[in-house]
Amino acid sequence: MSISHQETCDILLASPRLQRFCTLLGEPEASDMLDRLDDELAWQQPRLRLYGQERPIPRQQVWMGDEAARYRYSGRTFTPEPWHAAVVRIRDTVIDRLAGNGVMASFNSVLLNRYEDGSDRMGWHSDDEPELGSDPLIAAVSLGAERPLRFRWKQGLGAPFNVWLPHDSLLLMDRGTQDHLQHALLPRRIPGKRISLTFRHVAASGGIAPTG
Ligand SMILES: O=C(O)CCC(=O)C(=O)O
Ligand SMILES: [Fe+2]
Repeated sequence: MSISHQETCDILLASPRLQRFCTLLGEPEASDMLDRLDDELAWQQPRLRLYGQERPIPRQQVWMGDEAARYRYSGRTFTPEPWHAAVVRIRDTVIDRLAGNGVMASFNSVLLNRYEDGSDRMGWHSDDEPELGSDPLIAAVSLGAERPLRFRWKQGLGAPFNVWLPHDSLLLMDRGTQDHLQHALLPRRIPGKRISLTFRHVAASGGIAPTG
């Protein structure tokens, strides 16, 4: 039996809707994309002031998107990197897959995160900056090492839980998710690099708060 490319991996939460799709691009494209993004993007590791200390963030990142999707940080306005062809291809595949599942989405920017191994990480946050609109929809693509994204309820509505994100998976964090939940990529003893792409829609002259 062949596995349908439209396969839905699972609906993890009905409200707010959190849904994982287990095969986005298929092979060999997914592995090629991992290598291309790793090789061809201008990965950066900005320093952040956190708890009074300036440190490099524990991962690498690239902001990419439409020129209008600018963001402010530390009193400066940054223009995202122009769209890379490989990222456009992934973005459009995400939009198609979501549309095929009844979810209409458009994205004008993406944060790409590169985790060298399990010690690279991202701290607890919600992607709820005002510039992302009142109720953002965020689509996260994972390539490379499988790691869990950990979720916790803001108002203690339930127990924290892990969402394992395999290579070539897509996680839909639908509207409402950022209101009710925080997420983090915690350090784990998991070898291998991972690249994630979190697609968003930033309002013109918007901003993104950095996360430690
Ligand atoms: O790497 C991940 O899967 C999570 C990234 C994330 O939360 C973000 O980019 O806001
Ligand atoms: Fe996030």
